[in-house]
Amino acid sequence: MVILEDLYIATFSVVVVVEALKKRFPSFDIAKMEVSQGFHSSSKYLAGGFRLTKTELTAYAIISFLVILWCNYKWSRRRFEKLAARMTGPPAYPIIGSGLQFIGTPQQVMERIIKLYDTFGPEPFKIWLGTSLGVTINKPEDVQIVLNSSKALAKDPFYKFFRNTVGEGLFSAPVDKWRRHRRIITPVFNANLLEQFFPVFNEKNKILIRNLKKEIGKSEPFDLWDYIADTTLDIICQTALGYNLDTQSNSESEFAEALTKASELDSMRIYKPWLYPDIIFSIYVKLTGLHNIYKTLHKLPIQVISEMKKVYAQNKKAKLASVIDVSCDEEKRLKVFLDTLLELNETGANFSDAEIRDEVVTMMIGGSETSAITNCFCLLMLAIHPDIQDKVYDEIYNVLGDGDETITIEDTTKLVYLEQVLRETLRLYPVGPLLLRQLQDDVKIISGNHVLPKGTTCIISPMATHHLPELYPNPWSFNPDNFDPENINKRHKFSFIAFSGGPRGCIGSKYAMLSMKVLISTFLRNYSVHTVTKLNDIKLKLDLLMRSVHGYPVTIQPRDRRPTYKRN
Ligand code: HEM
Repeated sequence: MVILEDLYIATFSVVVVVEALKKRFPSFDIAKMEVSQGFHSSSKYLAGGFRLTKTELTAYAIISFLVILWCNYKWSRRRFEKLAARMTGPPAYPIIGSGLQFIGTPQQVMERIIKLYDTFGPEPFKIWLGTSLGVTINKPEDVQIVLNSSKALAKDPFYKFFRNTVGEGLFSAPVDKWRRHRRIITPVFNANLLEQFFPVFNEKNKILIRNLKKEIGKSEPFDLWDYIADTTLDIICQTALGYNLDTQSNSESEFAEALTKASELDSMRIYKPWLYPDIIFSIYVKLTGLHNIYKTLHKLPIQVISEMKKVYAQNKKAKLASVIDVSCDEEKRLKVFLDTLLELNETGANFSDAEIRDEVVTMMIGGSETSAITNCFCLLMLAIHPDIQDKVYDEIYNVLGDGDETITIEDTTKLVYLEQVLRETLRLYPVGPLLLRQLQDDVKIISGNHVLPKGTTCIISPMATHHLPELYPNPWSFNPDNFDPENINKRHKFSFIAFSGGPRGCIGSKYAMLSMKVLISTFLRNYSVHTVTKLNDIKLKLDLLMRSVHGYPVTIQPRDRRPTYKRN
């Protein structure tokens, strides 16, 4: 049908050109058109017994050329348009597509996205992203097909906006590079490495508890973000780079400031389509001096990598053990993510300095704010639901007792209810509410038996899937029982996709769950958390990640280290 329409439009356009010629030259007959012998010498050309000026001939040639281009363009897009004709979706306009839906404040954008899914979901629907076809993939069966497909590993071109910040690290790397790096890096995130990070988790959480003391007993709420964002950043900086950033003690860190500004700059670009072309964006950041943000952001990792490389070279010479010592005071140092990359290089991984920098910065950015937001939402949920907080606290008490011993990796496996609470938090508030994959070949999904043509952008929305009432009854309420073993078994595996899924899912999901369990359990062992905020008061916004518009306002009280059931 769509192809017929295109043919009709193309024929119609040619007829219009011919009719225009006829009108201009009543004696015009296309069959009798002849090329003048004096083409180069005269300004008038003979065609079928009438004369054309040079300008007219050029104009008609341009029009015909444009018509051909347009026909060719429509022909190359016929499969997208055919599929789009079978789907509902928001209104779309030439060039900008449905772009108007995504212009507004971060809060308005989030509200519109939720409304779009309410109106058109859960069946796949179309969203024209400029001139590219986006199709939403909402049901777990379809999500599984797309996320597991080897033809859906490429990120949408839109991810190139992050390259100024994270370069071509795993998150934004083109498929070939991603494949090579992911194969090498995946085994690094094993239990051994994660266990080594526990002293860091515990040390940074101890500082968090100390810093929070000044909020004890205050009736005025404070924003959890102000404490937790620094903690997760320090943790990731120490475990990825081996560098003690210490923003928890000193908030004036050049790196932390550059990180915040780079995220703001990247998200600002998303909402300003005129900054989409790389060349315009680089001129814009040069003229405004903002390019220095990226330079500052990369300064620290580049410096640490170069120092570590020197140490590696020295140690290689001296044939020292693989766990190396770089500190001045001869203290033994933890093996961190960067050590592992450098070790891999020794055994043939062949990462360039820029590649190492990109991977380290990707981990730092991918791991800090994501965990901070989830920790904040989780504590806010526990403050809103004191009965659930009591249950979590009692579990922590039963596992850790009333002493001061720090938590171990074995302890975390016993905190099963806390795990349910964290998953429910990520279900309700997935920090990455939209994931975009561009198909490298056709993929068939179950819904509507649609074949999604090569080049389609699959819009996977953890936010939408996590709020399907057929998967999660009362999807906007907070109910950790959604993740008890019985309910998990009843649902499709891809009903929970906060960490995405398939071969290109989050590489740090285990790290994230462990570090969040340590933070929440340490927090709750020391403080109870309270709020006057109601679940319905929470408004969401979307910049690069999804956050709460009004922050995470709570008050805290010290714990008496007794289980709640023994209190009365
Ligand atoms: C609550 C915490 C976290 C959440 C919810 C989360 C979520 C996600 C999601 C949804 C993706 C896929 C993004 C996309 O396809 O657009 C992703 C990818 C990624 N995440 Fe996480 N993440 C978390 C923590 C972490 C941590 C702690 C690290 C590192 C230590 C990390 C490193 C990465 C990397 C490197 C990728 C890219 C993977 C690839 O393309 O191969 N994330 N994450």
